Amino acid sequence: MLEKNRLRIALQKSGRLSSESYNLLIKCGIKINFQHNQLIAFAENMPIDILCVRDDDIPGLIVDKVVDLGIVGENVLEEKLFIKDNVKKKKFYNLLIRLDFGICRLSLAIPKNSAYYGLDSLKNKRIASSYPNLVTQFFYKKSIPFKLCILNGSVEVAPRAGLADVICDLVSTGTTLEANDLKEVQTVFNSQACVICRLGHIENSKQIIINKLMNRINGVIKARESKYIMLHAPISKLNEIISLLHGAENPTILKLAGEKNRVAMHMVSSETVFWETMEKLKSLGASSILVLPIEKMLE
Ligand SMILES: Nc1ncnc2c1ncn2[C@@H]1O[C@H](COP(=O)(O)OP(=O)(O)OP(=O)(O)O)[C@@H](O)[C@H]1O
Ligand SMILES: O=P(O)(O)OC[C@H]1O[C@H](OP(=O)(O)OP(=O)(O)O)[C@H](O)[C@@H]1O
Ligand SMILES: [Mg+2]
Repeated sequence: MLEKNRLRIALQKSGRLSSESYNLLIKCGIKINFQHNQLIAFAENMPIDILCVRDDDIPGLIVDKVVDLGIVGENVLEEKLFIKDNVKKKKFYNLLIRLDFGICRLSLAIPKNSAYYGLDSLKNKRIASSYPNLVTQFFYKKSIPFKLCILNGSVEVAPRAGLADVICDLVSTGTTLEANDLKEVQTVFNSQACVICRLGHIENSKQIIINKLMNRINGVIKARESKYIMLHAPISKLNEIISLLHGAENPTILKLAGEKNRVAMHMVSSETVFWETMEKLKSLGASSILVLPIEKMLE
């Protein structure tokens, strides 16, 4: 039974966002024992209940205040809570943080062998999509007429099946488009997973938990983006070495026992350290170069 005073969070039950959403909560220190096919899970060490639902239902659960927080793609949020531009914008939720996963774009694509000379070539074409609102808004703004064909899945097969001339669907690596002989011609909307919060009064005890969770999520994201770098370097090359490591701030310089001309450097870098950078560091005389992942980070 769900208790009113426990924070309720909606996650996608099974799909593209599920494992990263669950893992994020677990990395935030929430102890939850997820069972396969379980629709509700209770945290053991914090007053938090998790509702596992279809992602399409998350915006509605937030608007209806059934849950306090939700993790969902911005594409689904925009589509489900779409308001026409000429209607006064109404706020339905607060976006608390973008999560840097579920990164994709809603794009227009056409068969590879079709000619494309800009959006005008899509005039009056049949467009298959699961995102009727986003597609309609995009073409309305460009004053380009089109015919909509709504499909809830397998949109990429629509041109081959003779259902549509164009598709508007999510793209990430482009593999699905490639496999279906389609080419991407225009991005309509960029998206990633985010945490949203319901509007309205939130009890103090819940707000404290939300704040704690947001701080931890921030820490997890920062840690994911950062690396801990350790190396030994000749003192004469310190400046050149530091300038190679963009995003590394205030390195700690430590003496090396028995070494006069070399020191140890420790630093946190907010950027990926590529093999090429490591090779350049080595050519500057650096040695024992270690790049380590960071698990948690509080600044
Ligand atoms: N290829 C992709 N790469 C990265 N993120 C993606 C990709 N495809 C979809 N997403 C993101 O993940 C979300 C969920 O995608 P998924 O395919 O699991 O949805 P679904 O089939 O509608 O799931 P559900 O059964 O929950 O309704 C999308 O709304 C989008 O934000
Ligand atoms: O550009 P790509 O990396 O190939 O990704 C794009 C595909 O990913 C999503 O589908 P998903 O695989 O989640 O399956 P679904 O359509 O059944 O939800 C999306 O609907 C595309 O079909
Ligand atoms: Mg869905």
